[in-house]
Amino acid sequence: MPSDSAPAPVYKRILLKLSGEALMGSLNFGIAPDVMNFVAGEIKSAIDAGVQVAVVVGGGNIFRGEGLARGGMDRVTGDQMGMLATVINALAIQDSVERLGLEVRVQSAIRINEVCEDFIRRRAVSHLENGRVVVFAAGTGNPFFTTDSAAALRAVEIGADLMLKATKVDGIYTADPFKDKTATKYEHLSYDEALNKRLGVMDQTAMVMCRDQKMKLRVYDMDRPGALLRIVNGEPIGTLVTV
Ligand SMILES: Nc1ncnc2c1ncn2[C@@H]1O[C@H](COP(=O)(O)OP(=O)(O)OP(=O)(O)O)[C@@H](O)[C@H]1O
Ligand SMILES: O=c1ccn([C@@H]2O[C@H](COP(=O)(O)O)[C@@H](O)[C@H]2O)c(=O)[nH]1
Repeated sequence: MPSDSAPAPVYKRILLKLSGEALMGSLNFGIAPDVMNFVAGEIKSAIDAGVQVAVVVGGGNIFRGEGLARGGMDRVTGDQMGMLATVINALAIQDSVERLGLEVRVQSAIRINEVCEDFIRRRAVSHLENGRVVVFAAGTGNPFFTTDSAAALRAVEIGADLMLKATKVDGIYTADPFKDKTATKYEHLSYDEALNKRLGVMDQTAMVMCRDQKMKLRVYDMDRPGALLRIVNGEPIGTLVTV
């Protein structure tokens, strides 16, 4: 429960998209325990502030369908492997957040009932209202999509006030800052600007969904301690994207 002296959060319900790739930390593949513990602590800080937290996690630390298809694999099979990779990541998040004493439910878009619940929107909302963290796994359940699109979709479906993309960069730049050292960061931009300039931080399908459904998006650096709490308390960290 939030303490009397803590600032009141600006957002009631958020959807946090975590990059799968960032879960590797300094590893070349898989999940770094220190990153998981850090992420769990960030999520707990938002829950303790009284915010409802839903999470969508990527799978790029394990498999991406596109990469597997480049190596000759059937694309749909590769995408299915990518979606199952996100289930693995979701279970890791569930474990690390539960170890901090919170309740968590994983809901998968692909039926896998021995390990988690199916995605059922009304049930997800009920979990959130009961203070549980809900981790949406298996993306949209369909090949040829990404977990950015799944995050946009789930954010809209659950009526989130804000979608957050926690990633390896501290916001949206005029160009990919890993490739162009002269790139400069936007504090705020519109979806149309991001789409027209083809700014690569989030896929275009997800951008269009957020724009059309008027979902606010904030892109920020996942490694920055305390950033999630500061954002839910209204601080302008990273880049804000709106209609
Ligand atoms: N204009 C831009 N501004 C900021 N980042 C950009 C831009 N263009 C491309 N990027 C790249 O986008 C990446 C963000 O994508 P990230 O890898 O976090 O997402 P993802 O592909 O959805 O993650 P994953 O698949 O691992 O879950 C950054 O690491 C950055 O290199
Ligand atoms: O709706 C979806 C979401 C994801 N995939 C596949 O999973 C991997 C991992 O997701 P990232 O967003 O790249 O982290 C993705 O590359 C796709 O292969 C999917 O098919 N459908």
